[in-house]
Amino acid sequence: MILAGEQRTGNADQPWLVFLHGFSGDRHEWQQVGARFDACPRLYLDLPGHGDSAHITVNDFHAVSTLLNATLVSYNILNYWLVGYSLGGRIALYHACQRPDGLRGLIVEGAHPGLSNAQQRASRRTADVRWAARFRDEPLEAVFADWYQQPVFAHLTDEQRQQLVALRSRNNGATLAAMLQATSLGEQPDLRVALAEYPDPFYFIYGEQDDKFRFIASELAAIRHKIPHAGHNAHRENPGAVVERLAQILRLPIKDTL
Ligand SMILES: C=C(O[C@H]1C=C[C@H](C(=O)CCC(=O)O)[C@@H](C(=O)O)[C@@H]1O)C(=O)O
Repeated sequence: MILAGEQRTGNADQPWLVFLHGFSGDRHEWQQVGARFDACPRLYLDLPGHGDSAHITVNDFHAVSTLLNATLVSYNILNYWLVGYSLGGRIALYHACQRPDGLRGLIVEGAHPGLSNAQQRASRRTADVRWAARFRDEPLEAVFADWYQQPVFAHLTDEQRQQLVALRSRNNGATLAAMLQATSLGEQPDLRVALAEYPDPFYFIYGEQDDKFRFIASELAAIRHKIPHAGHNAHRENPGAVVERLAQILRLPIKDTL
C-alpha cells in the first residue's frame, strides 16, 4: 500500500521535493508554493486519513514513516528533500530521524519536535482524544470553528477562519479522528536528541506571528527562517515569502507565476 499523491515533472538532475500537508489538509496545500520550483520533480502526498488516502489508517509514527518509504520507492524517488507543515512537519522530523536512504535535507514549518516529559504527553493525549471524539461525532463545521480558536491560530482574522472552516470541513471526520489520535503529539517521541545529531541540512520555517513555534524553533539545531506577515500556516498566509525562503535554502530559481 502507498499514499495517494500527485507528481510533477522536473529536471532529472534535480532532487525531488516531497511535500507533506498538515492536519486536515491535503495534497493541494503546498501546490501554489511548489509550482514555483518547476526545475525539480515534485510529489504532493495525502497523509493517512486525508484526501485520497482517507481510507488508509495507521497506528503510529513508525507506520506512517514505513508508508512514506513505500510510497517513495514506488515513485523511484532516491534523492529528495522533505517539506512538511505542522503535522506533516512532525512526520518529516520523525522520518528524517530514521535516517532513510536518499533524504538530502529537511524543511519543516511550524513542526513540534515532541514533548519532553510524560505528564505533558499524557495531557496532550487526553486533549487529542477529546478532539478526535468531536471529529467523529459532531458536524465538522462546528468542530473546526472551535479548532481555529486555539491559541496557535490566535492571529487569524474571522474571514481567514471562515475560509479554513469551509475548506477543512470537506474531510471525513472519522478518518481525521483516527489520524489525530495515531499521530497525536502525545504519542510522538521527543525527537530533540535525534535531531541534534541529524547530519544533513535541517531548516525550520515559522511565521513571525507564531510565538509558540518561534520559541520551539529556537530550541533546535535547525537553521531558522522567519516568515513576515504570517502565523502558524505561513505558506498559506504569505506564500511568496515562503517561496523566496525555499529558493534560498534549495538554491533554486523561482518560476515566474505567469
Ligand atoms: C493546537 C496545536 O496543535 C495542532 C494544530 C496544528 C497542527 C497542524 O497540523 C495544523 C493544522 C491546521 O493548519 O489546521 C496539529 C498537528 O501538528 O497535528 C496540532 O494537532 C498546538 O497548539 O500545538
